Amino acid sequence: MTRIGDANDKATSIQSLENAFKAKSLVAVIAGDGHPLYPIEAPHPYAILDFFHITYIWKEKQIPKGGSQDAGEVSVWRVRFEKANLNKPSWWKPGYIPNPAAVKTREQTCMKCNKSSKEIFTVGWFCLKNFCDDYFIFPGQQKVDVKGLEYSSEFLQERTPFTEPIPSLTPQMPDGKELHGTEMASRRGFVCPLCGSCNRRIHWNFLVCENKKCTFVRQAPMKAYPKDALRSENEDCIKKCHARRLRHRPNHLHATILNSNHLRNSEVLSLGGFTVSMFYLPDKSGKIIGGFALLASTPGINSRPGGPDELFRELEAQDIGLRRNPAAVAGHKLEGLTRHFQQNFGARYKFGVAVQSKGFDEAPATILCALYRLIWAKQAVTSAARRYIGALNQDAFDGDLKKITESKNFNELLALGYMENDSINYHDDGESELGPVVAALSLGSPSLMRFRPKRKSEFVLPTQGLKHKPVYKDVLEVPMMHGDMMVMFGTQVQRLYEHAVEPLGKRRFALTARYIDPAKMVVKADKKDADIKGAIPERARQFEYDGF
Ligand SMILES: O=C(O)CCC(=O)C(=O)O
Ligand SMILES: [Fe+2]
Repeated sequence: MTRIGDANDKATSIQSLENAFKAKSLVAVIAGDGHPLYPIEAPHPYAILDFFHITYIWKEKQIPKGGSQDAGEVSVWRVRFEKANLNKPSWWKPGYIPNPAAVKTREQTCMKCNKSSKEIFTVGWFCLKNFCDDYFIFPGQQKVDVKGLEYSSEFLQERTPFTEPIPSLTPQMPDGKELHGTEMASRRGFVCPLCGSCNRRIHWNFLVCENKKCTFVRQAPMKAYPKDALRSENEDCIKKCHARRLRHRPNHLHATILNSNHLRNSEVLSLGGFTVSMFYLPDKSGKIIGGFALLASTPGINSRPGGPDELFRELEAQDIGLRRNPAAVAGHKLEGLTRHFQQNFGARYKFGVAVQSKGFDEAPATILCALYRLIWAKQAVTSAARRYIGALNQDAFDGDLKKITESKNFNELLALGYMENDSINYHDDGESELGPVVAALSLGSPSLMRFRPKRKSEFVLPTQGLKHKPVYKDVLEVPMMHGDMMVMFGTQVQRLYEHAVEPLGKRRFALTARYIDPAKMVVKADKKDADIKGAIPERARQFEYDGF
C-alpha cells in the first residue's frame, strides 16, 4: 500500500490523539509483533509496552515509500509518545535508562503564522504548522528538500517528565468475594497473575491463561444469582415492554407488534399451564409460511419440582462446559469470540461457529429435563398451528406447512449462557440439515427477542398515500421471561426472517433444541456421530413433561 495523498486532518484517530495531547492524558501503548523497529523479538502477537504521554504532534512531508520524488510529496501525521514513568526500566529495551533532563529541542516562532515549532530535523529549523504558508520552508524562502530528512539527536533524546500520578496498568483480577460471577467485571478479560499475559474470558466457570507456556488456571464458580436482582430485572423488563406495547397498535398481551399490517394473523390460547401467543408470519404474497409462539410461564410452573427455578439453580451451580468460541478470523491474531457462551449436546449443530459437542448420553439431567419440556412445547405448538391453518383457505398458507406436526423429534440441544451485556445478533436457524421446528427455554434474566424480514424476502407493504415501502425493520418484539419457552416453525420462516436476542440482565441461560437430519450430512462420519450422540438415553424418560 502506498500513500498517494495527504493524511486527513479530520480523521477521528488524529483528533483523539490531539485531544489526548491537549488533555495530557496517559495512553497505554500496545505494539503488534509485525513492527519493524521492535528492539527485541516480540513476545506476543500484541504486547503492552507501558503508559505513555503525547509530547508533540506534527504533520511531516515525505516521499511515499515505493514512490519517486516525481510522484510528489505527501503529508502524514506524526505523534511523539514518551514513556510516562522514566524511572521504570522498559522491558522491551533492557538496560536503557534515559536521562530526563539531558537535552531539550530548540523551538522557534514562525514569522508568518506566529506559532512555535520544534527544530526536529538535522537540516535546521522551519515551520511545522501545515496550515502556514511557510510550512516546510526555511526562513530564507528556500523549500525543504524532503528526501533524506533525519531527526536531530536532541529531538530523539529529549525526555519530558510526566508529573501526574501514574496508575497501575494491570486491572485487578475479578474479586470472587464481592461479585456473583456474571457481571461486566467478571466477563471481561484478565491479566494473568503468573506471566502477565492479557487473556480473554473464554470459559463460563473458570479462567485460563492463553499463553501456552503458562499454567495459570483458576476456578470461577458462579454464586447463586440473587433473587431480588432477578426480580428487579423482571420488573424493569415488564415496565419497558409495557411502555413499548402501549405505543403500538394492536396492544398485544405479551408482545410488541411493530407492524400490524405485516402480522395480521395471531392468536392467544392456553396450552398446558402456559398462555401461548401465536404469530403467523407471511411471505411477500401474504401466504403464511410458518410462525413463532411464545409460551409464557407462571410462578406455579416455574416453582414445580424439576421446573425452571430448579433448572436455573442447577445450571448456575454446574459446569456444563459453556465457553465462548472463535467467531471471526478463527486462528488469526485478530480472532474474535462469540459474545455468549455455548455448549452443544446431542447431534453436532454446525453453524458459523464451531462449538464443542457432547452426546445426550453424557448430558446432565438438567439438559435432558429441558429437552423434554421443549419436545412437549414443539408438539403442543405445532398441533395448534395445524388447527389454525386447517381452518383457513388452502391458498392462505404454504402447502408444506401442514407437514410441521410430522417433523422429527429433536436430536440436538444448544445451551447458551449470557453474562451482562452479552447478546446474539440477527441470524437465522436455517442451516440446510435443520428440521423446520426450533424451540427454546429461557432461564434467569429476561430478554427481548426480535424478528425482522430479511432483504431477500422482498417484503413491500402499501403505506399511506399508496406508496410502497420495503420492510426490513423489526416486525415483532417479544420478551422472554424466566421459564418461558418459544417455538419457531416453518423452514421458510428461517429463509425469509431473522431474529436477534438481547438479554436484559446479568445471567441468562437459553436451551434451544433442533432436529438435525443425519441424512443431509455430507460427511459419513458426521452421520454416524449424529445418530449416536443424538439418541436420547433411556434414563431421560423420567423427565417426560406434561405442560404444567
Ligand atoms: O437466546 C435465545 O433465546 C435464542 C438464541 C438463538 O437464537 C439461537 O440459539 O439460535
Ligand atoms: Fe437463533
